[in-house]
Amino acid sequence: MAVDLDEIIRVREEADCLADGTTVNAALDRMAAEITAQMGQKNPLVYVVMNGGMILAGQILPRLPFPLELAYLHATRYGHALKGADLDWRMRPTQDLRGRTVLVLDDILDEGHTLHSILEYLKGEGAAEVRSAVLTHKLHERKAYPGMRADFTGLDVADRFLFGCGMDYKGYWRNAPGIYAVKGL
Ligand SMILES: O=P(O)(O)OC[C@H]1O[C@H](OP(=O)(O)OP(=O)(O)O)[C@H](O)[C@@H]1O
Ligand SMILES: Nc1nc2[nH]cnc2c(=O)[nH]1
Repeated sequence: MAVDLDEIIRVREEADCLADGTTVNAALDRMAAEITAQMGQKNPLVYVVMNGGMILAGQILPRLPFPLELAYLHATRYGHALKGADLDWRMRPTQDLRGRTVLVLDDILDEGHTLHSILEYLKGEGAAEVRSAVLTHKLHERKAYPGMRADFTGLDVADRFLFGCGMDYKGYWRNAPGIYAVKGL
């Protein structure tokens, strides 16, 4: 289906900025310090969840001053939709996970089904320790299980449909430098 670029541009112009680039950078600095303190001695294998985790990875990895290996996996449950469905694995991890400490990076923990499935899968593959880091944690009571949180969180955000810093609106604006909420959503 053809994309209405006028709509894409209008959504960006009308959106509410929930966190600007400066705020995101401060959150990244804090997260990086926390991750370094807790994982700096653990030789972790870091998984980026494609596509949304790409921006977090690109911004936080240079802030981590310790040895780590980088890999990616691809799982999606929203596609271009505004509501999540079943998780669609597009690329499962290919590395040997037995005995490894793993850190998973993603842009958002919303209902948490994506992260929960990924973490369970990695444990099932023999990872010794599995941790998670998300740039944003959406505040609501519809989590995969009550009280679910990543081990490391950049920013708590309102229960709205977000884009920017890896999160897309119909495939666009992952490149927006802050966290934005679509007007009316
Ligand atoms: O907590 P949940 O409700 O499960 O949602 C969070 C997931 O949704 C987004 O992925 P999406 O399926 O949109 O794929 P994308 O990474 O390609 O944008 C985001 O990147 C997270 O992986
Ligand atoms: N772009 C985007 N992806 C999501 N995946 C889960 N929640 C969201 C959201 O608010 N925005």
